[in-house]
Amino acid sequence: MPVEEFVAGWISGALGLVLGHPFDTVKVRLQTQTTYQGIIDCMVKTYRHESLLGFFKGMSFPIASIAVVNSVLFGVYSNTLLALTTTSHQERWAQPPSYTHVFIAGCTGGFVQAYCLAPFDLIKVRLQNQTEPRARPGSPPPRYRGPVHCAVSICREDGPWGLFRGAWALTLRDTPTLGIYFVTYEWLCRQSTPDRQNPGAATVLVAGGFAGIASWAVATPLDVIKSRMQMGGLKHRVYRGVLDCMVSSARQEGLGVFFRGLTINSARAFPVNAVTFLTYEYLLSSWG
Ligand SMILES: C[N+](C)(C)CCCC[C@H](N)C(=O)O
Repeated sequence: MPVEEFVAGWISGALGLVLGHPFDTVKVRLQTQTTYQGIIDCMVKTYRHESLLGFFKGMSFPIASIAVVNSVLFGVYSNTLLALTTTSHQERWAQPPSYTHVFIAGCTGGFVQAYCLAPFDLIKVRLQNQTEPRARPGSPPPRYRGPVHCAVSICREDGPWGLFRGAWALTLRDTPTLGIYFVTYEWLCRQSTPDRQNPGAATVLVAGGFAGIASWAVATPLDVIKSRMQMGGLKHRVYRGVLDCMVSSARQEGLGVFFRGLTINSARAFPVNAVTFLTYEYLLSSWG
């Protein structure tokens, strides 16, 4: 099993993540809180209340963890493709796999990574939703002091399975949309590159960016549901399941609720995924 693909996935994920985290915080807040009028309002309030640091809440943890998850995604994707087509990464542009194979490998990668991502994503969302300013004397302390404290508190309150709250919604979100992610990337690269040649850096950046936007556009409705289920039991009610969360959110807030965070998700997705794919392709080709 080629290990470089996992390592390249890890490094490229970490770089993409730092770039995208401020967008991600605004997104999570817009999706789960009703105090903001829009992206700008949320940014201004976060800045005024919590300074620039507010945008980077909960980032140290994803850096270590979500980067590992990206490594699982790219590693499983690439190895599934290898099993389906028997062409290694080096030969993949010369002997392109079919889009069906790319889609199946992407869905497999998405499915496996969703379970690795679930506990980390839950902790990230809970920390991002703590809007209290940094410790000020006299103000009540936030519920969670940091990622480890958050994980321990969740285990204590809900048992270890509590860490997988929202995992099913996450799997539903990620399995098909990561298939779409890799198909879009492959398709755009092949469209703008002469037959059987490796795509150039600019092509990889643009194709990666649009692959991110396309997959997030489809993923956003389930992303909203996922975030809400993860917040269940805190400021939010506990939902009985994905369907219950969908129906009651739509009933209370209208169908528009499923598109909350779409603009910001797309704005974040372009740079994050452009950098992720460029780093990934670059590392793999420089390792031969
Ligand atoms: C499939 N879905 C769109 C949900 C996620 C795609 C993940 C890609 C990248 N790690 C990122 O954070 O943008």
